[in-house]
Amino acid sequence: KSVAIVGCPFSGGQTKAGVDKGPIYLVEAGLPQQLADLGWQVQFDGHHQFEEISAASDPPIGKLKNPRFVSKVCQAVAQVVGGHAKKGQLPLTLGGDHSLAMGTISGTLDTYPDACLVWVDAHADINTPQTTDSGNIHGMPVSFLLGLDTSVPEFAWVKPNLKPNKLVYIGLRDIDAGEKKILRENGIKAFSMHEVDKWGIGKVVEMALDHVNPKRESPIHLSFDVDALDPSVAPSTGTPVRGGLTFREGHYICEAIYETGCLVALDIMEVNPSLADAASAVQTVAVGCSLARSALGETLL
Ligand SMILES: N[C@@H](CC/C=C/[B-](O)(O)O)C(=O)O
Ligand SMILES: [Mn+2]
Ligand SMILES: [Mn+2]
Ligand SMILES: [Mn+2]
Repeated sequence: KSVAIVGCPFSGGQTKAGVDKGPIYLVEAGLPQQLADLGWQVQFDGHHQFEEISAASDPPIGKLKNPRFVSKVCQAVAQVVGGHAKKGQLPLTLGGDHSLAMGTISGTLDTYPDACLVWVDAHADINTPQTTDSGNIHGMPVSFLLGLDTSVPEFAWVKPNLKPNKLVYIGLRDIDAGEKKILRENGIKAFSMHEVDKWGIGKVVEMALDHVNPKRESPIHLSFDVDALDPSVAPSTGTPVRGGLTFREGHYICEAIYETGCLVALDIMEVNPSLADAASAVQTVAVGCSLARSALGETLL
């Protein structure tokens, strides 16, 4: 079994500096060796160098910030992730902000058309160019993947291969009004922190997988935004929201998905080591590495 680490030092989907350092810190913390110690054949051919598009030549389109840069980078990431997946490797994308998921999931769906998507996040990241308030594209990848809005030509390359019934959220607790409407209108299944409290993480993961992968036969793409975790667990991230998943709840999701044997792609996103004090950065990076290990087979016993 082979994992390809796709280091994506990219921050164009949001406005806080430092999230592009996430992959560098995760690799520096020893993640490749940690995965090799789990028995994985590890391919890491260095972090991807994305050719910059200057702000001067990338003015906003409507509210969207850095639209051409985000689009170009995500298109490249889709090729890279799809390439690894087609070679039978498990692409492990290290962000970088969550707009990258437009690329990673495009790559996965191109390779595994019947894949389902488990999106672990405090946020739904499903704003359209019309509903976004911030214009930060890290709050929009899911809307593009669903094909909800095709009004921006720069994103015409994103194929609407994600179906609403193949998507499930865990950890939601900070959803914009426009996103709530989209979730309702599209009948998208979401387990917010309320459901996690009500049922417990074990039941939530079981219900989430029953929804998108009832026979546990579809490939799974797990896109994990570390801000799904409580800020006390993962403080160094761009959009922290209180009342999040505990360290164990986050790891249980990863462990349970690994146990299905269906995982084909993983994203660990939004680690921003420059946002807080050094100790918080180290803690958040360590949690990112630990989540990846759990999703790739590390067990407690
Ligand atoms: N909904 C907000 C927050 C987006 C959060 C993105 B994240 O989940 O990738 O951190 C927005 O649209 O700006
Ligand atoms: Mn590569
Ligand atoms: Mn996100
Ligand atoms: Mn988030």
